[in-house]
Amino acid sequence: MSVRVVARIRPLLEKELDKDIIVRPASNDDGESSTVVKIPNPRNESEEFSFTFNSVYDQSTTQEELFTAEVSPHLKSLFLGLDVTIFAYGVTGTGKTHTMRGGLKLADRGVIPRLLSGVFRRAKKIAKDSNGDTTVVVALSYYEIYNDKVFDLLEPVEKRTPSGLPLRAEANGKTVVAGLSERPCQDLKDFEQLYIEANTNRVTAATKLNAHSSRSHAILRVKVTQTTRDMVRESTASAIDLAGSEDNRRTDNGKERLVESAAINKSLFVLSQCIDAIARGERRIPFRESKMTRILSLGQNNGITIMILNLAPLRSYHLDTLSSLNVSSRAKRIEVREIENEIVYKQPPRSTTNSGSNIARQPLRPLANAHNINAGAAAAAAGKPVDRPVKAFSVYTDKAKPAPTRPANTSVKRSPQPHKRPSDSDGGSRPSKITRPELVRPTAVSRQLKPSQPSISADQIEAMVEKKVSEILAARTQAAPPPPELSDEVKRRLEALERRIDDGRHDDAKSEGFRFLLMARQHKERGENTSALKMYEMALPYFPGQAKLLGKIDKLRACIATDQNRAVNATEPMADPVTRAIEKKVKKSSKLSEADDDAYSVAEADDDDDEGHVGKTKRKGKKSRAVKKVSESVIEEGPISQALLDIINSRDLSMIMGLQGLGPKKARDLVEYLEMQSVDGDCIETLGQLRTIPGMGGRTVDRAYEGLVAGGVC
Ligand SMILES: Nc1ncnc2c1ncn2[C@@H]1O[C@H](COP(=O)(O)OP(=O)(O)OP(=O)(O)O)[C@@H](O)[C@H]1O
Repeated sequence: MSVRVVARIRPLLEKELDKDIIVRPASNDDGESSTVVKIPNPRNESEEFSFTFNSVYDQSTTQEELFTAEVSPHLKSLFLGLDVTIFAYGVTGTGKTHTMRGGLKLADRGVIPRLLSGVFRRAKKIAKDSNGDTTVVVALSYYEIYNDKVFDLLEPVEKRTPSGLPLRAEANGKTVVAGLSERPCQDLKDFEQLYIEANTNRVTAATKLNAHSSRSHAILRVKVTQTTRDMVRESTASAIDLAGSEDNRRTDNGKERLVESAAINKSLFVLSQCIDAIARGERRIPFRESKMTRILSLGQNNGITIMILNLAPLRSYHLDTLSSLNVSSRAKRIEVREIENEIVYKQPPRSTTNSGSNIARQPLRPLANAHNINAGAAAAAAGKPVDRPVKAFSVYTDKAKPAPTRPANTSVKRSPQPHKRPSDSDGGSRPSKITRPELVRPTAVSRQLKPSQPSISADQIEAMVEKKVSEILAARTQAAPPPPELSDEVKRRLEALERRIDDGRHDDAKSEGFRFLLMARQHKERGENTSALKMYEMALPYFPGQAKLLGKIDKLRACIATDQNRAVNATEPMADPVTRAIEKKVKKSSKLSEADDDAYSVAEADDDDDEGHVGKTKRKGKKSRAVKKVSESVIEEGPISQALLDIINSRDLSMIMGLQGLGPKKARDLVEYLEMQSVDGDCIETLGQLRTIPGMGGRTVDRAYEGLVAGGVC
């Protein structure tokens, strides 16, 4: 199914005049419903442009009508296990916050409070209809992306670190915010209290175009967990209120607002580039160029996506409105896979008396590329040799536990007898996803447990431990220094590897191997050495005996072992079993990041091409980089650079298109970006600045420069 794109035209505000209205809804050919937005051509008023959407809502549309038509029908899907994403997009002052949040009066409530109301109502009904057999737990996280940094809105502003919270790519392909808090929410009253308070933490300010302008993108995630006996189904509704694009020739923004505005405009520009690239079927989508696009992952996430395009009907918004109509009409072409999240069958909780283990208990999680789960399982079932790791779920078992007589109820639906990868039992761990206390029910094992404090049940101990662990980990993530930013060089290499995977020139097996290498490299760059090790190990069967790869694996193993020893030695004696359990879990979960701080220098030094078989020596690599540095600094100044900058700053499309390496698309994107980013007269002053513009990059700038040299400019 494609992204559903609907347009909403806001009514006139005080002081706005009827005569200035230029945006009108129109009916489609059958004349039944409005699906078209009409707007005059700014160059020729007698001509009109028409943009078709899935639905168009005019100025008289109430909050209730919009919700009932566009959001309410998807509540059912949410409870069937599909993720639902609703986001509001549009120029500043067009009604995004009004649509998503709305006012306090009942009739004014926007999509978000109505969504929560629907979720709680449905949850109650499900519990009632199942006679309590199914329980539904709702939990919220709420955060904002301000100046491309992520801040938790459920935490007080004083707790923020300047660098914000880091993003992390999960093995299942989703991007998550590390260290984000999550609050259980019992009912609508609970939600309202949380939400109203959290909104006071969001950055808003008065601009000339909107008295309460959102200066950040706000993302509310509503996690719904349904548990029926040992089956757990989890799905998430995300409601996103994007900040609006701003034309700074109209805002009169001061310095601080301009910085915010540049960040907002840049992220929205990247979003439009992503939409363009997806709509054109390009392989490389520039998600990584902004946090907002990484999180939104348009077309990457499964489920249902609804884009609400907010429009102001006025002439003063003419060009901005045209631009957002253009972007959103292309978004309709984005396909989203309507796939439900997997049902996961609970594992019985481990006995806390099993203290010999130092291996983290891990949740079930589907792998990012789980497309060959069935193929591998089928091959194994047919007695064929399975020479590649079968990808089912990464279930990391506790080594010290007796060999598994897996209880009948502990399995994953799609893979009744999952094959273990060789690395499954090697004791490595991945960053732990915090298990949910309310999901852990008493089992035979936990009931046999003799608690040291007779008044506390094993369940309660488990719940306390989980709670404490999540608190400590969240605090650590916030206190920890931000993960090292990837250098441009590393990013380029990762992208090259990605392109290599994508270009389909390799046979399936090799591509699969490259994919593992890419993931390994990404984990390593983020400092997650244990996960990186696993990925390298999984790549090994595709590059058997490859010396460099074996070397990397050995090096990582040594780093991890050193750090584990250090962590064990540093352990303080603990007072009681609960505290001991907490300490053990925290240590397990945070082992990776701590280990990696120390190991990072090793990983950094390891700068060979990741493909193993490419025989570039380290010295050679260093030398070529050194040469590049010199050449960059040489071309940074001088008449040719100035000539290049003059052409760029002219914003003259035909001149820019004349530069080597800049086709019409790149040139148009560049001019559009310059127009959006700057107040009149602002210029790009150095080639360094030029290289940071999305879509330009070092290579493009170098080619444009070389073209001028070859053409004998100056
Ligand atoms: N459908 C509507 N009915 C009544 N008032 C509306 C409607 N849509 C928007 N408004 C009003 O228009 C003004 C601007 O709306 P809002 O703050 O929601 O814009 P926004 O797109 O979120 O802007 P920004 O991007 O700057 O945050 C507010 O006063 C809001 O109450």
